[in-house]
Amino acid sequence: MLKMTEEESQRARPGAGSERVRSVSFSKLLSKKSWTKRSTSNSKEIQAPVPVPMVSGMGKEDQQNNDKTAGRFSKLRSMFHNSAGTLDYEHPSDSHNKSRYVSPMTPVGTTKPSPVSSLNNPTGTGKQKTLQNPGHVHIEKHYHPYSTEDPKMAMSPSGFDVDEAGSKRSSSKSVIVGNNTLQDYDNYTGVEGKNRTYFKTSNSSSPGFGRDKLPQQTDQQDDFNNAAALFEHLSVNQNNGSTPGSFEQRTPSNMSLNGIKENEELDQFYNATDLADRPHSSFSGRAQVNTVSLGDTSTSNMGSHENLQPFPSIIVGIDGDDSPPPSEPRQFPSREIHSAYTSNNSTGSATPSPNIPSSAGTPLSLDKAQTLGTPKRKLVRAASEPESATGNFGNRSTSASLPKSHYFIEPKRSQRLRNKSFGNKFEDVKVGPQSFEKIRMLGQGDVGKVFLVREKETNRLYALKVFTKREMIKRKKVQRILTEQEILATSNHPFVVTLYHSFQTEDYVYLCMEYCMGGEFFRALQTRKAKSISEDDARFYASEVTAALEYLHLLGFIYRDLKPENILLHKSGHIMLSDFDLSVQANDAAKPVKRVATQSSMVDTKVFSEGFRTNSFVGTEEYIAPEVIRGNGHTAAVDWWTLGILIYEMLFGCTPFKGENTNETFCNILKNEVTFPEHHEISRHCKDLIRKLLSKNESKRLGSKMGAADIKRHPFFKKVQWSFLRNQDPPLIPKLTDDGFDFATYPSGKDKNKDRDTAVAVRERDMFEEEVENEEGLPSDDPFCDFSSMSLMQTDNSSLIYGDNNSYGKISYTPNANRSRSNSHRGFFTKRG
Ligand SMILES: Nc1ncnc2c1ncn2[C@@H]1O[C@H](COP(=O)(O)OP(=O)(O)OP(=O)(O)O)[C@@H](O)[C@H]1O
Repeated sequence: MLKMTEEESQRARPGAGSERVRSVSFSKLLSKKSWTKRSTSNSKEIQAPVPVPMVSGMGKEDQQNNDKTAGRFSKLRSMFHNSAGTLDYEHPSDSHNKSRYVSPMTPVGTTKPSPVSSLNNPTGTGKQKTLQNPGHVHIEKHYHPYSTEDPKMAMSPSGFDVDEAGSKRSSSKSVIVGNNTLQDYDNYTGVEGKNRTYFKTSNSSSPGFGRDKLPQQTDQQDDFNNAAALFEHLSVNQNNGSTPGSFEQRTPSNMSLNGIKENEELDQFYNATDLADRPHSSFSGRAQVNTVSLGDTSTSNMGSHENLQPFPSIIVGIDGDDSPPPSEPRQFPSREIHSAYTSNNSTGSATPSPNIPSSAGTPLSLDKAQTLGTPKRKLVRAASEPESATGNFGNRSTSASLPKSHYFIEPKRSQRLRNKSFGNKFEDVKVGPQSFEKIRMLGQGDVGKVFLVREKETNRLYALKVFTKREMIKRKKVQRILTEQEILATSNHPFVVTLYHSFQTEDYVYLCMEYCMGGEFFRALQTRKAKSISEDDARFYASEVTAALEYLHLLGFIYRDLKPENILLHKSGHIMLSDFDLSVQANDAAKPVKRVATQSSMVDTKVFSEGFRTNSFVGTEEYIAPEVIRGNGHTAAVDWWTLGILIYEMLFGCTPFKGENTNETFCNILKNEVTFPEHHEISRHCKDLIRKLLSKNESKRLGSKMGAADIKRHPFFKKVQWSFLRNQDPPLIPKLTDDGFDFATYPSGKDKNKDRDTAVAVRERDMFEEEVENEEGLPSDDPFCDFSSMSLMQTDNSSLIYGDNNSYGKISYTPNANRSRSNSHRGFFTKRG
């Protein structure tokens, strides 16, 4: 298992060093194993419906929306507060910047944890701190039994999904998934959760936030207990008249056409928990969920919230990640391979064990990927298979050393992707894991580890994102990877990270992308005074982001997770959007209505997702749009909302609606109008833009008429030369710091006789050499059969070269002295004249 020390974690990212707590994207939390083991359930009481008070200043519509929201929250809470184990939380690092981000709560201790005790006993001492309810706005005030008046809500899986565990951002709430139980009760029911991590934050980048601190689950029964206990505490209205069948119903908006059945996990949970056998057997899908005890009878007075935390530490998202189990098992790429597997399966069973380790540990040493472990399943190349099936990736010399007995999945380009518009941009894959040498870890997100690698043959640097298949299957993230691959492969834009190769082995899936040596824009912001930048600089980044979103919308993609953490900085200082696993393709949008923008250069991007609504709960707490919280479905307009938040954060160093906890943040998002700090004056146009982007009514929001064209026409961007964005000088230029690592100069091997930094560097490299125990096979129906192994036909590869002295290591951001006089249309021509 790859573990990083705090120091190493710090160093794992360019620019590391500034304290940061990353924010977590909500749906990514879904699949996290965060449910704590339920010991005994003592919180069975079902509370009477709580009246929903009107909040002053609310109109009827607001109240209705709040009611819906409350219903969602209530369900979440009821799903969460259902056990009475013990759980303490430890702030991962007291050194985190708490003024901006509340440190995530991480459970500590080895006992079967439950958030409940800490919720009810919020006065932890010493290191073990319990969740504090700051006593601000409580969404519980608006809780009410699920209303059947709103059939959409009654059906909407969104009604179940919110909570928090401290996200990366804001409480940096490493918002943890509450519904991993859901995943455990899907077609992999019975999965043994070996070394399962609860409250596994996806925040490797937060020092002291390490996964190794988290309690581990080793009891296979826990999954069942979790779900059972969870279910027992779901208070359901037995008289709501709906039927279990209604739970199956799904509005078309629930299902994105890129195959992500947004709310699958939830359904699977209820299916899997065997509703009929449960105490509340009349539970009917999105049935009414009354308020539920938080595990302590003393909390039964729902009007008293002093000790309650409505979203204690779990986000129960709605954003199912995967398709349902295929009705017919899908075959491996080659039937011959598949049959070879089944006949060679050392278990002697044609059906592999459903046991899937919660984590397969460290991604393979790239050099050893083809030889590690002793897999129970070997893909034996059938005589008819082309040579490529044995891992001979073209005529690259690196592939020549591949042993015949390897475990590569047949490198193939899936027909699905071949038929796409970008199909002829790619060719059969030319590389494999053995083609690369790891240099260091760049970051670890929720679903993948990203490594800086050097391609041995070309000496070029890439960012290689590695996913563990078993983990992805277990957490139902397969479709997310396919989506990410598809979006990356489809895109060809200067502000969207380039995908060069994608390939897979038996155990891992790899996306080889352009390396953005500037790291996350978030880091760059953190290094600025007051963590903010000038209005002019903000305009620069906002315009590049707008251009990138415009492009994505044109392709029919809704990005859905804009935040500084997902904006990477190219070596040049220009932005690159990355991390598309929350994106969705609106390809079931209504037929575009032709509209002509008033300016010829303005394209109506809204038409490409016209009529498309999706209902998942995705995003990052402080960036989530009101309509997402309300659960009424959302459109591409969510991206314009997030742009508004981003601009605000760039200018003021904080987001506009951040509360003390998720609950309060969501209340603020729904209720508060954006306000601007007085001490920091910004222009009238800038305020106007932010206000219009942060319109709570999505149909009135800037961008809702013609998409990006609306934004580009706003006076704030008046001077922006949209066609020349790439030629403008960026405000900040990433530079390797003097004390940054230059791996090229470090000796290879296990030379420990080095100074401290060198030792860290060598250790980092060494630990990638660890072998992964290959305990289990994968299911015989290959969920990754749609993953396309392919390489970009490179005509112009602008990837950085290894050894290029400033291409990797510890980064600082230097203000660009040329910028003030360079970013005008005239300046562009003068400069190059
Ligand atoms: N192309 C790249 N160049 C440089 N660094 C990168 C690149 N891609 C990813 N990273 C780093 O790796 C981190 C994790 O990557 P990414 O966000 O894509 O993974 P994820 O599992 O989807 O994470 P998240 O939970 O943030 O969505 C990023 O935050 C960034 O710091």
